[in-house]
Amino acid sequence: MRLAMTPDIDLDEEARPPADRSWGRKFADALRGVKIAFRSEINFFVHFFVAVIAGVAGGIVTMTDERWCIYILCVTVVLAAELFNTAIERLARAVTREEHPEIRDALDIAAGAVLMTSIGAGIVGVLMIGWPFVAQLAR
Ligand SMILES: Nc1ncnc2c1ncn2[C@@H]1O[C@H](COP(=O)(O)OP(=O)(O)OP(=O)(O)O)[C@@H](O)[C@H]1O
Repeated sequence: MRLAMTPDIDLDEEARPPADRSWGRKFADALRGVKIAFRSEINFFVHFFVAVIAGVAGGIVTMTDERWCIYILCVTVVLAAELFNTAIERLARAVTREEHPEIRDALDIAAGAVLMTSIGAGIVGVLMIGWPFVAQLAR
C-alpha cells in the first residue's frame, strides 16, 4: 500500500527501537503508551474517574464475582477504545496537520468507537450498579 501523502516524520535510525526487543522492553513501551494517554488525554482521565466512581458504588452494593468481571470488562473495553483513539489522533497529526477529508473520517470513526463503547458501558453500569445503588439508598 502506498501513502497518498508524504508523512512529515524524521526517520532517524537511532530513534527506532531495536528489532529484537526483550519482553521487558515491550512491556515498558506499552506502559509508556498508557502513561502518555493518561497524562495528555483528559477524556482518558474522565473515563478512568467515572470507572472509579462506578467501582466504589459497586463495592457499596456488594456485587457478585460475575458482576465484577462484567464491570472490569466494560472498563477495559472503554479505556482500550480511548487508547486506540489517542493512537489514531497522534498518527493523524504525524502524517499531516492540514485538513484532509479521510483523516477527518478516520478521527471521527475512532471517536465513534469510543462513543459506542462508552454508551454500552454506561447502560451496563446503570443496570448493574446504578439501579441497585439507588434501590439500596431508598431502603
Ligand atoms: N487533519 C484533519 N483534517 C480534517 N479534519 C480533522 C483533522 N484533524 C482533526 N479533524 C477533525 O477535528 C476533530 C477533532 O480532532 P482531534 O480528534 O485531533 O481533536 P481532539 O480535541 O484531540 O479530540 P478528542 O476530544 O476526541 O481527543 C476530528 O474528529 C475531525 O473531525
